[in-house]
Amino acid sequence: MANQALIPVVVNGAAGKMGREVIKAVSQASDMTLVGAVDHNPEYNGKDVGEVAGLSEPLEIPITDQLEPTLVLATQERQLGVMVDFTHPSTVYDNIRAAIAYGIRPVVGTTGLSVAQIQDLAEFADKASTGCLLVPNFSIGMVLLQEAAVRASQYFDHVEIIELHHNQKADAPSGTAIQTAQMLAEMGKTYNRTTVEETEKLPGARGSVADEGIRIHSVRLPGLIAHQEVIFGAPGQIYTLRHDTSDRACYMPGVLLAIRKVLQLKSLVYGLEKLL
Ligand SMILES: NC(=O)C1=CN([C@@H]2O[C@H](COP(=O)(O)OP(=O)(O)OC[C@H]3O[C@@H](n4cnc5c(N)ncnc54)[C@H](OP(=O)(O)O)[C@@H]3O)[C@@H](O)[C@H]2O)C=CC1
Ligand SMILES: O=C(O)C1=N[C@H](C(=O)O)C[C@H](O)C1
Repeated sequence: MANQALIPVVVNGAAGKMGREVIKAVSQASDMTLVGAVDHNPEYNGKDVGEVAGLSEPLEIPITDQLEPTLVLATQERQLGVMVDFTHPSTVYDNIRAAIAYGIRPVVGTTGLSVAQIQDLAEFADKASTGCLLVPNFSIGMVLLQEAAVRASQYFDHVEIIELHHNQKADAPSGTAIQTAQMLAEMGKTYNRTTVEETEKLPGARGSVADEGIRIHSVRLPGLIAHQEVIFGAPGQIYTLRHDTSDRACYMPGVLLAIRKVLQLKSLVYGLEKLL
């Protein structure tokens, strides 16, 4: 492939658990070129991102803590650029706005954005006619689980979601659990109508209540990566859908697909399922 056809990619959060996987995946993709790696962890500032990601060869790209100058680098390429963001809920909103302001397409895995923030970003992307992808979960297994859950919701009126993650996770509930509950809520029914008066002897014992009565429970433990159960109940039966990750490589086909697809968009799109 001729050099000018390569998609320039900036990875934000490059030294993190997901960022390192993205560095490996992008550097091995024949239609992409890594132009910058950003991370605010001072331990990695100036270090070669290939070495930090565990590649056998350096990529000759030092990690910087300066996002905007790195976005500018991506604007100097002949192809439209993409920023992949796996950082932190506290910074992702500003990162997305900065990328759009520079005409760089955001592909965002970072969770924890509020509904109001997503709405605001959608308007911003719309006005700039710039594609932006927000994907709470890049694994195909989760897309399939969510599809099955939506189908099951036609037949079950009771459902609870349990999400289980490593204990370094900043936000709860997970973005995936929130999205799953939204999908079930959009089916236009109210779930979990109670037949008895419940008392929580310890606040939170019954989890949090999302739209349409759907309950979400969050577990955080070392030893976990990312897992989700959607449990449907009806008299005499339980239907359980479960997804487990054992390696963050599971997200990479979805991330690469999103990088390719975001270039064709002119507005904000939420969810990997919209790309399949
Ligand atoms: N959509 C999906 O499929 C998935 C989404 N995620 C989400 O992605 C996000 C990142 O997850 P994960 O990789 O596990 O987290 P990590 O903490 O391992 O990595 C995040 C990295 O970003 C850095 N960082 C934090 N703030 C900034 C900033 N302002 N600018 C630049 N870098 C910053 C962190 O530095 P420091 O350590 O110093 O804070 C860290 O190196 C989370 O929101 C998580 O929920 C995770 C897996 C899959
Ligand atoms: O923090 C994580 O690890 C994950 N976060 C995303 C979420 O909040 O849904 C996706 C996946 O669950 C892994």
